[in-house]
Amino acid sequence: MSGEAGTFGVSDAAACIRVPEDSDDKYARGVLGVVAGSDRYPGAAVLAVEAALRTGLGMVRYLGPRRAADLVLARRPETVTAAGRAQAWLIGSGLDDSGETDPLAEHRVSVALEAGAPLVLDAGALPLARDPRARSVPRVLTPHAGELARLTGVDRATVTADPERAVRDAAVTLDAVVLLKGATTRIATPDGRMLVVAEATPWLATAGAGDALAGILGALVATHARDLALSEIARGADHDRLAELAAAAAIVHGRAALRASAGGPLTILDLCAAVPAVIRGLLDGSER
Ligand SMILES: NC(=O)C1=CN([C@@H]2O[C@H](COP(=O)(O)OP(=O)(O)OC[C@H]3O[C@@H](n4cnc5c(N)ncnc54)[C@H](OP(=O)(O)O)[C@@H]3O)[C@@H](O)[C@H]2O)[C@@H](O)CC1
Ligand SMILES: Nc1ncnc2c1ncn2[C@@H]1O[C@H](COP(=O)(O)OP(=O)(O)O)[C@@H](O)[C@H]1O
Repeated sequence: MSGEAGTFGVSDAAACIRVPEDSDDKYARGVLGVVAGSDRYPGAAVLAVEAALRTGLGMVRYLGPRRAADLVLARRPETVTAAGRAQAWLIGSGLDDSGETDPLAEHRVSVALEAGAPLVLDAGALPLARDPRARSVPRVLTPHAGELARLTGVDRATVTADPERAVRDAAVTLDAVVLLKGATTRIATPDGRMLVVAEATPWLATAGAGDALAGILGALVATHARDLALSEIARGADHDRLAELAAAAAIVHGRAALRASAGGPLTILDLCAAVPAVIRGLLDGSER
């Protein structure tokens, strides 16, 4: 891991893990609301929720269509599918991108957008970065190169030719923290800070890897939501903190992939299963 000044490493990632205290209950630890999955992509909901729970947080509140919710519950019965409050919301992984309108899906997105909590916007929710309801809260976007190109109106080749510039420009234009996925993950803030994570494995280039990253990041944001000031004055500090959480998520994700791969193929549920050991390793110093 190297940032612009080479200052963000595994010990910084460890500092992004909030260890529960005796005084905590599940709400104090942080609830992540997840609006993800659709009849078209139900598996993305399962992967995002699984990754969030493996990262450690008080609760996941999942809002989605019946089939996706049933699959999430079958995999993770600890998920709560009733409406209610959350300390952060992840929106977008596996939302239907067919262009058909679904009033129920739109309602679920509105609930999350209007909650006034920090947002992780992924996949189908990336265009919501321009929605006035999202502009008033700290938010982090997690596009891959194709998504960043669509979002900013440039072609994909332009993004891949100079990804650092593309992600920097997007962060400024969208006034959001932007994490650009790829073999190297780059995170930019609107104030020009750049963090770079390059320690995953090409075995990670497999469907659902991004959904897991979104879940890991969502959990880190939810467990740190109370550190975010959510005010105009503290905007720069919130962006810095979100960028650090995003870099930590990329480290946890990449290292979990390396463990799951061990030099061979991996599935995303294997990656998720490796996340707790990575986090334990960050906390006890054995993950270097
Ligand atoms: N388990 C789940 O539920 C999963 C759900 N997922 C969810 O799916 C959603 C969409 O995410 P995404 O990244 O795939 O979408 P996107 O950027 O629009 O890319 C489409 C581009 O790919 C191209 N393309 C397609 N096939 C190709 C081929 N064989 N060979 C080469 N190119 C090919 C295609 O090109 P075209 O066919 O149009 O020429 C187009 O340009 C998102 O919500 C995500 O969360 C995923 O995370 C996976 C696991
Ligand atoms: N060649 C690679 N080497 C390392 N990591 C990769 C590579 N290709 C993709 N990744 C990582 O895998 C994930 C892919 O995310 P994404 O493209 O959104 O996949 P999906 O939409 O299938 O979930 C990202 O975290 C990205 O950084």
